[in-house]
Amino acid sequence: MGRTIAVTNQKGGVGKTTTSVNLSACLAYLGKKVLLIDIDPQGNATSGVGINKGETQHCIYDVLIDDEDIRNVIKVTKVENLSVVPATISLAGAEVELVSTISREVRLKHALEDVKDHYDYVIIDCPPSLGLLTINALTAADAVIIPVQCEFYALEGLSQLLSTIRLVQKHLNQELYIDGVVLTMLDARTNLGIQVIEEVKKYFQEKVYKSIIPRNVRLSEAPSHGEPIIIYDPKSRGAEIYLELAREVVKNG
Ligand SMILES: Nc1ncnc2c1ncn2[C@@H]1O[C@H](COP(=O)(O)OP(=O)(O)OP(=O)(O)O)[C@@H](O)[C@H]1O
Repeated sequence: MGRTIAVTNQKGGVGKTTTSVNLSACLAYLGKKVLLIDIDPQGNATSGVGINKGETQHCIYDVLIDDEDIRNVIKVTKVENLSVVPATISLAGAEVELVSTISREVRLKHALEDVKDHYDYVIIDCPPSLGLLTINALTAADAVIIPVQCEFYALEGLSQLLSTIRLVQKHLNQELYIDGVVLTMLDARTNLGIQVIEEVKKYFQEKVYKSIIPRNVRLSEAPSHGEPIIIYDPKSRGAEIYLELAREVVKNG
């Protein structure tokens, strides 16, 4: 049975999209069948796997708001084993429209019911908020991955995220595991990153993945070429570390 994992943290710019895209591509590289769902109106995961947002007729908005069958929205990417449900700017209005929609918190979960088992992994790239789009991702997921940037305010807002996760569990009487916390953008030139790693490990203990993502220029270049790092520069440190992370995720079940 496929595992659905939401990559979430309401803090902006912590590496959610970079992790969603590259973890998905590395899982696909390991031979897993992967569906990446872009539920962030910025649509960066969509372009990050080479899909032109301007030429996309249907997107996740149509699934969430207009009951479009998700199978009609899925696009095959240039990465073998990796497909994507794209997001376009039309998703920006969805938070407001969802409020007056029936089953507004579980629309993604219902949409995925028929396709989920065709994949080994469904990875959802969440927006930087705790609104209805993120709630839809959390209710559809079996587990979450929380990217935490190695910077001074790393833990800020995480208690809010954890209480939202607990709320979803309680409200829907559903298990939602933290698969792990991934530390991102570690800058090896300063000691600050090491202090943050210690602090995050104290808080999340064994939930912190061993694979710590360094700041890597190739990782920041890859999206502008519409390629995950494993395609753009497979020999880079960025590719190696996301492959290690994918192996950890596979080990977790
Ligand atoms: N390990 C890394 N090395 C270098 N640059 C990185 C790395 N991870 C992310 N970045 C860059 O940092 C910026 C923010 O990353 P990303 O878009 O993945 O964060 P996000 O949490 O998805 O952002 P948002 O909250 O806006 O959705 C991007 O420009 C990305 O290319």
